[in-house]
Amino acid sequence: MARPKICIKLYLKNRKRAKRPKPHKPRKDQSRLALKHREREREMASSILAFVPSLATPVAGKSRSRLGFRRHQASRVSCDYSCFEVKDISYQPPGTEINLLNAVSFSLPEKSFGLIFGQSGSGKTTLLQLLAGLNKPTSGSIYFQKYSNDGNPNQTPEPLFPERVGIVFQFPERYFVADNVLDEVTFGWPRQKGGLQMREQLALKLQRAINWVGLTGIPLDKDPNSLSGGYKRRLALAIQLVQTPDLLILDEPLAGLDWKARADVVKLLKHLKREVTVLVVSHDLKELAALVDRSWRMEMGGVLREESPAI
Ligand SMILES: Nc1ncnc2c1ncn2[C@@H]1O[C@H](COP(=O)(O)OP(=O)(O)OP(=O)(O)O)[C@@H](O)[C@H]1O
Repeated sequence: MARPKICIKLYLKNRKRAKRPKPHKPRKDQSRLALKHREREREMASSILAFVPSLATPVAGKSRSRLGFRRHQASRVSCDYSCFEVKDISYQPPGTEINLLNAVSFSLPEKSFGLIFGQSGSGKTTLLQLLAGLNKPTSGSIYFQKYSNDGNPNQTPEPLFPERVGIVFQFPERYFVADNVLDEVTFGWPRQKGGLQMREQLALKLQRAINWVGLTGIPLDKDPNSLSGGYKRRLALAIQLVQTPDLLILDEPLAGLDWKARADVVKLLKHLKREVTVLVVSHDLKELAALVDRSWRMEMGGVLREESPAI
């Protein structure tokens, strides 16, 4: 017998409380940060509440993506283009004298695909963690800068708020916490607050994210752990896309996948970069090369240099 599909709106309306996360096995440092990030998704409930009502009453001139996603605050509409910029970031873990990153600077135009590659242990993941706000740089700044078409900045830089960054860690499926797809995607959502209108808007965003990553054929009550490798990655991406991040960070998105799932994820990323600014750390240069707009090599000692991937 075919499994019944859940109506998202009804499900959200009737849902009582999120299920408690399953206990996690102890993992290494990145696992702790991944879980910290998922906890932060819960805290982001208030930011969802802040921006969702404005979707119901569109402001004249407010830009929307091809999928109908709201872009940014109204102030962003006037700019000609926007760049994500990192300037002179250095990082010493608290209580140490070790400099893991040394004056790292780079910029990535809005809705383009950046790739960072380099030797294991050079500091790539450390950089991503700073960009996602999971650790604070010792010095330097991270912001969005708007430019006129003549190449001159036309506004003061806006800081990159951690709640506007989506990050998918290596092997994101290891951090799934729910026993069905819908609970997994809506893990960070407000539970008690908000009226029907807000829930409808959230449901709409969920529907779009699910469509976008091609999860429409999957029943929402399916156990995430029973999905194939490629579908688990799609689910991990959908979780981040619901929040419409200004920057989407992916750490080794192809790691651990078979050739078919890898090709699948590459195709998905190709679509994704039309909608959001994507920054990827990967060793899989050959498969990602066709997507890359800008790329950098991280050298040992945490020094970043612009370089095309040799393939
Ligand atoms: N809190 C910390 N204190 C001291 N050293 C650290 C700390 N965090 C990371 N390191 C060290 O910093 C270096 C860079 O680590 P990082 O994980 O950023 O490298 P990476 O380039 O992402 O490597 P990989 O490709 O293997 O993931 C490593 O030598 C790591 O052991």
